[in-house]
Amino acid sequence: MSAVVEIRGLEKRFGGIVVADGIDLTLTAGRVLGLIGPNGAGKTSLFNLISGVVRPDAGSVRLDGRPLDGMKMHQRARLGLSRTWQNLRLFPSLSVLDNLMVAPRRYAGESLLRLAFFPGVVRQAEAESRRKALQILERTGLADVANKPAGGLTFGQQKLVGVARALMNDARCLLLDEPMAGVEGQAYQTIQNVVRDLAASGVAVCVVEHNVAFIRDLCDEGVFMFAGRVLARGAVADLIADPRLTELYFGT
Ligand SMILES: Nc1ncnc2c1ncn2[C@@H]1O[C@H](COP(=O)(O)OP(=O)(O)OP(=O)(O)O)[C@@H](O)[C@H]1O
Repeated sequence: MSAVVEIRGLEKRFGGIVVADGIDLTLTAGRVLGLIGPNGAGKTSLFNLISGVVRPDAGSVRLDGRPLDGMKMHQRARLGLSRTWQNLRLFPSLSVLDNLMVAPRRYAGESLLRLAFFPGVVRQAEAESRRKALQILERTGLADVANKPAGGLTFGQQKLVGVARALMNDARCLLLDEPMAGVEGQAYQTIQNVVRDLAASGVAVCVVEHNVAFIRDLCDEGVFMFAGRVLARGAVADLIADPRLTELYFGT
C-alpha cells in the first residue's frame, strides 16, 4: 500500500500550547484512518498543518513524495489535498451547485493567457466542472437541492455539501473534520458510503470524529492523540478498550 501523505517530525506551538509535538504519521492510499483524542489534543491543528492553514515550527509534510513545505492552502488543494471544516465554511446565499463550483481546485480560467486567447477551452472546462459537480451531488444525495441556497438546507445536508465540495478537486487525500457532528438520519449513512467509496478508489482518508461508533464502523485503523502527540495507533476497537487512553479521553 502506497503512502500518500507522509508527516515527519511535525512541531507546532502557540505560545505555551503545544499542538504538534514531533508527529510522525503516514496516510495510505485506500485506507481510512480515524483520529481520536480529547478536546484540545491537536487533531484540528494537525489538519491545519497538513492543509497549509498553519505553518509548522519544524518538520515536513509530503504528498505523493512531493514536499509541501511553504506551499499555501490553495496550492496544496490543487495537488489533491482536500479537507472539510468543523464550521462548514459554505457560502450560504450561493446555490449548492455554485458552492461546489467555487471549491478550491485547479481552474482552467485562472490563467489570464488562456482566458484571453482560448476562451472556448475555459468554457469547455467549466462545463466539464459543472457536469462533475452534478455527478457528485447525485452521489451524495443532493441533486434535488442543487439550485437551492446552501444556507436554507438542514444542518446534515450542509455537512454533506461540505463533503461534496471536498470531492471537486480529485482528492488524493481527504481530511474530514468532525463530519458527523450534528448529523443524523440519511446524511449519516450517505457520508459513510461516500467515504467508503472514496477509499475504495484509492484515496487516503483521515477522519477526526468524537462519534466513536462512526469511527469504529468506518476506519481501518485509529490514532490516539493527546497534547500534540500520537500516543497509540491500532485497531479502533483496541484503542477504545484501552483503559489508559479512556482515562486520558474523559480526564477521569
Ligand atoms: N491559532 C491558534 N492560536 C492559539 N491557540 C490555538 C490555535 N489553534 C489551536 N489552538 C489551541 O491548540 C489546542 C489544540 O486545538 P485543536 O483545535 O487542534 O484541538 P482538537 O484536538 O481538534 O480539539 P477538538 O476535539 O475540541 O476540536 C487548543 O488548546 C486550542 O485552543
